[in-house]
Amino acid sequence: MEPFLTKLTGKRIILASNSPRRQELLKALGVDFEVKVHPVDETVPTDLPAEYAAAYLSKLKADSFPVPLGENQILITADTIVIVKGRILGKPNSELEAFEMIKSLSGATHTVMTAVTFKDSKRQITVEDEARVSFRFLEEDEIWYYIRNFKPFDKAGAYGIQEWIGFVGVTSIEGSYFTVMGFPQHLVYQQLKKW
Ligand SMILES: Cc1cn([C@H]2C[C@H](O)[C@@H](COP(=O)(O)OP(=O)(O)OP(=O)(O)O)O2)c(=O)[nH]c1=O
Repeated sequence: MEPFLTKLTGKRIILASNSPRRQELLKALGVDFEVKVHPVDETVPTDLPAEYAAAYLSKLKADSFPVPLGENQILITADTIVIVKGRILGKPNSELEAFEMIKSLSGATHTVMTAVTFKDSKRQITVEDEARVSFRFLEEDEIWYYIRNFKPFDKAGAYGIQEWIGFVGVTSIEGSYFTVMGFPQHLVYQQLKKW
């Protein structure tokens, strides 16, 4: 069966993302694509308000794509950040940092923002979505169990809603589960459909 969206757009899609979740979620949409990754320094300017960070980084990933795009190609990049009490949580650099991040999410509600950028040889657009996620109070040994066993160093806010800590700790979510996982499929679908 020909992938549904490839038929609609007639374009070759390139996903510039290392994230296995994004690759999985784009595949699940029924999109035929190739993955091409390039290194990006994901530093956010200190004076940038937290709510603009995901869009800024998603655009940066598209702007720094090293190869010019052909007529028939659409590039997709994305970025996810967690915001708690006005503070941006990116990926943790150590177990201790991961512990502190999860501790700050425990017994509280935070925002997850995911931005996705679409680019072809003529235009570029960034769309974004946010979700609110609440955690119950987490015991310190639960946090350590999760960090030691799941090593969430590749995840914004040091957790995956799709992993153990999400199963046992998340009490509610307002918005798209897939936005929290890093890829708002409903927006990607709509954007590709009308491209
Ligand atoms: C909050 C949360 C984040 N994440 C992931 C999504 C993203 O992959 C990651 C945030 O880091 P990103 O910098 O957005 O993405 P990445 O470095 O993994 O991939 P790339 O830049 O190459 O596209 O955290 C989850 O998988 N589950 C969650 O619940």
